[in-house]
Amino acid sequence: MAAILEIQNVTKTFRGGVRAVDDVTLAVEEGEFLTILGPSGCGKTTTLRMVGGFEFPDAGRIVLDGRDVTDLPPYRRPVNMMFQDFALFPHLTVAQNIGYGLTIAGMKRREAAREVEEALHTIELLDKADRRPAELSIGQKQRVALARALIRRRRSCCSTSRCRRSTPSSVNRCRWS
Ligand SMILES: Nc1ncnc2c1ncn2[C@@H]1O[C@H](COP(=O)(O)OP(=O)(O)OP(=O)(O)O)[C@@H](O)[C@H]1O
Repeated sequence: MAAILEIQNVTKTFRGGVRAVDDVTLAVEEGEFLTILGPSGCGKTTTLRMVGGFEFPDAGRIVLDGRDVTDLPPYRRPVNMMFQDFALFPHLTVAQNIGYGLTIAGMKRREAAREVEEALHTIELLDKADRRPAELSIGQKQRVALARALIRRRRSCCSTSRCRRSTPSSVNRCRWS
Protein backbone atom coordinates (compact mmCIF):
# COMPACT_ATOMS: atom_id res chain seq x y z
CA MET A 1 0.00 0.00 0.00
CA ALA A 2 1.31 3.50 -0.83
CA ALA A 3 2.26 5.75 2.06
CA ILE A 4 -0.03 8.70 2.64
CA LEU A 5 2.74 10.57 4.48
CA GLU A 6 6.47 10.29 3.85
CA ILE A 7 9.13 12.16 5.77
CA GLN A 8 12.37 11.69 3.88
CA ASN A 9 15.74 12.51 5.47
CA VAL A 10 14.38 15.65 7.09
CA THR A 11 16.68 17.92 9.08
CA LYS A 12 15.89 21.16 10.87
CA THR A 13 18.32 23.45 12.65
CA PHE A 14 17.07 26.56 14.43
CA ARG A 15 18.94 29.81 14.75
CA GLY A 16 21.63 29.43 17.38
CA GLY A 17 22.59 26.02 16.03
CA VAL A 18 19.94 23.90 17.78
CA ARG A 19 19.48 20.80 15.62
CA ALA A 20 15.88 19.96 16.48
CA VAL A 21 15.42 17.21 13.88
CA ASP A 22 18.34 15.21 12.48
CA ASP A 23 17.86 13.12 9.34
CA VAL A 24 14.42 11.69 10.16
CA THR A 25 12.80 9.28 7.73
CA LEU A 26 9.44 7.58 8.20
CA ALA A 27 6.33 6.60 6.26
CA VAL A 28 2.70 6.36 7.34
CA GLU A 29 0.20 4.31 5.40
CA GLU A 30 -3.46 5.11 4.99
CA GLY A 31 -5.41 4.13 8.09
CA GLU A 32 -2.26 3.72 10.14
CA PHE A 33 -2.08 5.39 13.55
CA LEU A 34 1.40 6.63 14.37
CA THR A 35 2.63 7.84 17.75
CA ILE A 36 5.98 9.60 18.12
CA LEU A 37 7.43 9.18 21.59
CA GLY A 38 10.60 10.71 22.98
CA PRO A 39 12.08 12.88 25.71
CA SER A 40 11.20 16.54 26.03
CA GLY A 41 12.97 18.62 23.41
CA CYS A 42 13.86 15.72 21.10
CA GLY A 43 12.06 17.23 18.09
CA LYS A 44 8.55 15.70 18.04
CA THR A 45 6.70 19.00 17.71
CA THR A 46 9.15 20.37 15.14
CA THR A 47 8.67 17.24 13.04
CA LEU A 48 4.88 17.61 13.12
CA ARG A 49 5.11 21.34 12.44
CA MET A 50 7.09 20.58 9.30
CA VAL A 51 4.37 18.17 8.16
CA GLY A 52 1.80 20.93 8.71
CA GLY A 53 3.94 23.55 6.99
CA PHE A 54 4.52 25.71 10.07
CA GLU A 55 8.28 25.09 9.85
CA PHE A 56 10.35 24.31 6.79
CA PRO A 57 13.16 21.73 6.74
CA ASP A 58 16.75 22.66 5.90
CA ALA A 59 17.09 19.36 4.08
CA GLY A 60 14.84 16.46 3.10
CA ARG A 61 11.31 16.19 1.74
CA ILE A 62 7.76 15.95 3.05
CA VAL A 63 5.46 13.99 0.73
CA LEU A 64 1.69 13.90 1.31
CA ASP A 65 -0.45 11.55 -0.72
CA GLY A 66 2.27 11.25 -3.36
CA ARG A 67 2.92 14.96 -3.73
CA ASP A 68 5.99 16.84 -2.54
CA VAL A 69 4.65 19.58 -0.24
CA THR A 70 7.99 20.53 1.32
CA ASP A 71 7.78 24.14 0.19
CA LEU A 72 4.01 24.64 0.37
CA PRO A 73 2.40 26.86 3.02
CA PRO A 74 -0.01 25.23 5.53
CA TYR A 75 -3.19 26.27 3.74
CA ARG A 76 -2.11 24.42 0.58
CA ARG A 77 -1.52 21.09 2.34
CA PRO A 78 -4.20 18.41 2.72
CA VAL A 79 -3.47 17.98 6.40
CA ASN A 80 -4.55 19.52 9.66
CA MET A 81 -2.95 19.98 13.04
CA MET A 82 -4.19 20.14 16.59
CA PHE A 83 -1.85 22.37 18.57
CA GLN A 84 -0.57 21.56 22.04
CA ASP A 85 -1.93 24.86 23.38
CA PHE A 86 -5.13 24.49 21.24
CA ALA A 87 -4.58 27.90 19.50
CA LEU A 88 -8.29 28.79 19.54
CA PHE A 89 -9.26 32.26 18.36
CA PRO A 90 -10.19 34.07 21.61
CA HIS A 91 -12.56 36.53 19.94
CA LEU A 92 -14.57 33.84 18.11
CA THR A 93 -17.28 31.65 19.61
CA VAL A 94 -16.96 27.89 19.89
CA ALA A 95 -19.04 27.41 16.72
CA GLN A 96 -17.05 30.02 14.81
CA ASN A 97 -13.76 28.44 15.86
CA ILE A 98 -14.88 25.03 14.63
CA GLY A 99 -16.26 26.36 11.36
CA TYR A 100 -13.44 28.75 10.54
CA GLY A 101 -11.58 26.40 8.18
CA LEU A 102 -14.77 25.50 6.32
CA THR A 103 -15.61 29.06 5.40
CA ILE A 104 -11.99 29.80 4.47
CA ALA A 105 -12.12 26.76 2.16
CA GLY A 106 -15.19 28.22 0.46
CA MET A 107 -17.97 26.04 1.86
CA LYS A 108 -21.43 27.62 1.69
CA ARG A 109 -22.56 29.13 4.97
CA ARG A 110 -25.58 26.88 5.42
CA GLU A 111 -23.59 23.72 4.73
CA ALA A 112 -20.82 24.87 7.08
CA ALA A 113 -23.38 25.53 9.83
CA ARG A 114 -24.71 21.99 9.43
CA GLU A 115 -21.20 20.53 9.68
CA VAL A 116 -20.45 22.62 12.75
CA GLU A 117 -23.66 21.50 14.44
CA GLU A 118 -22.78 17.86 13.77
CA ALA A 119 -19.29 18.40 15.18
CA LEU A 120 -20.71 20.16 18.25
CA HIS A 121 -23.01 17.22 18.78
CA THR A 122 -20.09 14.77 18.48
CA ILE A 123 -17.98 16.60 21.07
CA GLU A 124 -21.07 17.13 23.26
CA LEU A 125 -20.78 20.91 23.33
CA LEU A 126 -23.96 21.91 21.50
CA ASP A 127 -25.02 23.98 24.49
CA LYS A 128 -21.71 25.88 24.46
CA ALA A 129 -21.80 26.91 20.78
CA ASP A 130 -21.97 30.63 21.54
CA ARG A 131 -19.36 30.75 24.28
CA ARG A 132 -15.87 32.16 23.82
CA PRO A 133 -12.82 29.96 24.61
CA ALA A 134 -12.15 31.88 27.85
CA GLU A 135 -15.49 30.62 29.15
CA LEU A 136 -14.58 26.94 28.69
CA SER A 137 -12.74 24.40 30.81
CA ILE A 138 -9.41 23.06 29.51
CA GLY A 139 -11.03 19.78 28.50
CA GLN A 140 -13.76 21.63 26.62
CA LYS A 141 -11.15 23.75 24.81
CA GLN A 142 -9.34 20.57 23.88
CA ARG A 143 -12.53 19.14 22.37
CA VAL A 144 -13.15 22.32 20.36
CA ALA A 145 -9.58 22.19 19.01
CA LEU A 146 -10.04 18.54 18.11
CA ALA A 147 -13.33 19.24 16.31
CA ARG A 148 -11.72 22.07 14.37
CA ALA A 149 -8.82 19.85 13.31
CA LEU A 150 -11.05 16.97 12.23
CA ILE A 151 -13.87 18.87 10.56
CA ARG A 152 -11.70 20.43 7.88
CA ARG A 153 -9.66 17.30 7.26
CA ARG A 154 -12.84 15.33 6.72
CA ARG A 155 -14.71 17.80 4.56
CA SER A 156 -12.04 19.56 2.57
CA CYS A 157 -9.55 17.30 0.91
CA CYS A 158 -7.22 20.13 0.05
CA SER A 159 -7.19 23.88 -0.01
CA THR A 160 -5.95 24.72 -3.43
CA SER A 161 -8.16 27.12 -5.31
CA ARG A 162 -8.72 24.53 -8.02
CA CYS A 163 -9.98 21.78 -5.74
CA ARG A 164 -13.73 21.82 -5.24
CA ARG A 165 -14.14 18.33 -3.84
CA SER A 166 -15.62 18.31 -0.40
CA THR A 167 -16.88 14.86 0.44
CA PRO A 168 -15.23 12.49 2.92
CA SER A 169 -14.66 9.79 0.32
CA SER A 170 -12.58 12.16 -1.77
CA VAL A 171 -10.02 12.81 0.93
CA ASN A 172 -7.60 10.18 -0.22
CA ARG A 173 -8.30 10.43 -3.91
CA CYS A 174 -7.70 14.11 -4.52
CA ARG A 175 -4.52 14.85 -6.44
CA TRP A 176 -5.05 18.60 -6.60
CA SER A 177 -6.86 17.94 -9.84
N1 LIG B 1 11.59 28.33 17.24
C1 LIG B 1 12.63 27.74 17.84
N2 LIG B 1 13.82 28.36 17.90
C2 LIG B 1 14.90 27.76 18.47
N3 LIG B 1 14.87 26.53 19.02
C3 LIG B 1 13.70 25.87 18.99
C4 LIG B 1 12.52 26.43 18.40
N4 LIG B 1 11.51 25.53 18.52
C5 LIG B 1 12.04 24.46 19.14
N5 LIG B 1 13.33 24.66 19.43
C6 LIG B 1 14.25 23.71 20.06
O1 LIG B 1 14.26 22.54 19.24
C7 LIG B 1 14.31 21.38 20.05
C8 LIG B 1 13.13 20.48 19.71
O2 LIG B 1 11.93 21.13 20.14
P1 LIG B 1 10.49 20.45 19.97
O3 LIG B 1 9.49 21.46 20.41
O4 LIG B 1 10.38 19.89 18.61
O5 LIG B 1 10.61 19.26 21.01
P2 LIG B 1 9.51 18.22 21.54
O6 LIG B 1 10.09 16.85 21.36
O7 LIG B 1 8.20 18.47 20.91
O8 LIG B 1 9.48 18.61 23.07
P3 LIG B 1 8.27 18.50 24.20
O9 LIG B 1 8.01 17.03 24.39
O10 LIG B 1 8.92 19.14 25.39
O11 LIG B 1 7.10 19.29 23.70
C9 LIG B 1 14.34 21.86 21.49
O12 LIG B 1 15.70 21.88 21.93
C10 LIG B 1 13.77 23.26 21.42
O13 LIG B 1 14.28 24.09 22.45
